[in-house]
Amino acid sequence: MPHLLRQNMLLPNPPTVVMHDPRTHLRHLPPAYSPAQTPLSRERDFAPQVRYNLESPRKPKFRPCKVIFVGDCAVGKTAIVNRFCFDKFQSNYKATIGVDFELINFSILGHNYSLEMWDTAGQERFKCIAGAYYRNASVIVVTYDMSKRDTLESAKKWLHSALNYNTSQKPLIFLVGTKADLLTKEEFVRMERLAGLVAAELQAEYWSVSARSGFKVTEFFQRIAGLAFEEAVKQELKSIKNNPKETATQSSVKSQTFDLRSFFSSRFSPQKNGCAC
Ligand SMILES: Nc1nc2c(ncn2[C@@H]2O[C@H](COP(=O)(O)OP(=O)(O)OP(=O)(O)O)[C@@H](O)[C@H]2O)c(=O)[nH]1
Repeated sequence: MPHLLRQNMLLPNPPTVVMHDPRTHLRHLPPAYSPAQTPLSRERDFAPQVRYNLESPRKPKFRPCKVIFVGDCAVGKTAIVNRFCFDKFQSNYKATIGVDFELINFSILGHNYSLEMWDTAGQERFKCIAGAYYRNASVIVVTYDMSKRDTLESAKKWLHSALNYNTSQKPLIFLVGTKADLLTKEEFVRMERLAGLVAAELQAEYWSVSARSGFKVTEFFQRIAGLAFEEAVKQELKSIKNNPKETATQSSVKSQTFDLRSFFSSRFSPQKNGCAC
């Protein structure tokens, strides 16, 4: 997959880099799903001070942005990550054991920027270890299944648990409805209306997507990357203002390299088929 790097902790693949992939090469802030409704940014493009800062000769290095996907089991968290990262869709349900992890490299306004995607398990039996991978999230994606209304009702609970581990910073929050392909037009409109109310309550930006058809998946990930990048630049500007001697290089952090797969496999026996939550 061009310009995308799969971060498999046991068997890392060598990165393949192709410049100017339109999916990961961003020059403008991608628009919100519903620009009239988003609480995250009313700007139509990157803020002028962000562009100005990036034009300076100093090349800031940004730490990878941690994005966590939470939501009931089998709502389609893994499916949307796989659709974007590998352009593939699997109709067989295979429960996530603990957590899966992918790293995606973007080029935004000429700067490298990565999203760490933490696709967490929705099954009840993994909840006790949630804190291990919810912490320090810059973006929380609360996912629900548009064809199952009860999964929308759980959204508040999932966000609450994720925020409990992220009290020191204010993450960007998205509410995402999946499996849009399973609904009739009328059902789709009805569900979006309901979900819009929940999103407003959660202070989240709302998106409807389908991993099966690919509907709005690319636009959604581009939006996450664009907004998170802008936030990272603003944070950097703030820290330079507060602490002029500190350089961007000092504040950059290398991506995490601990072996999550063996951590989980040593604690949980894999349960492959069927949703046990
Ligand atoms: N029709 C349709 N099915 C989907 C879509 N996305 C996911 N599915 C199916 O829904 C099931 C669950 O998808 P997953 O992505 O594994 O769900 P998950 O939220 O990661 O589940 P956990 O790992 O248990 O938390 C699978 O059978 C997928 O094929 C979609 O957009 N459309």
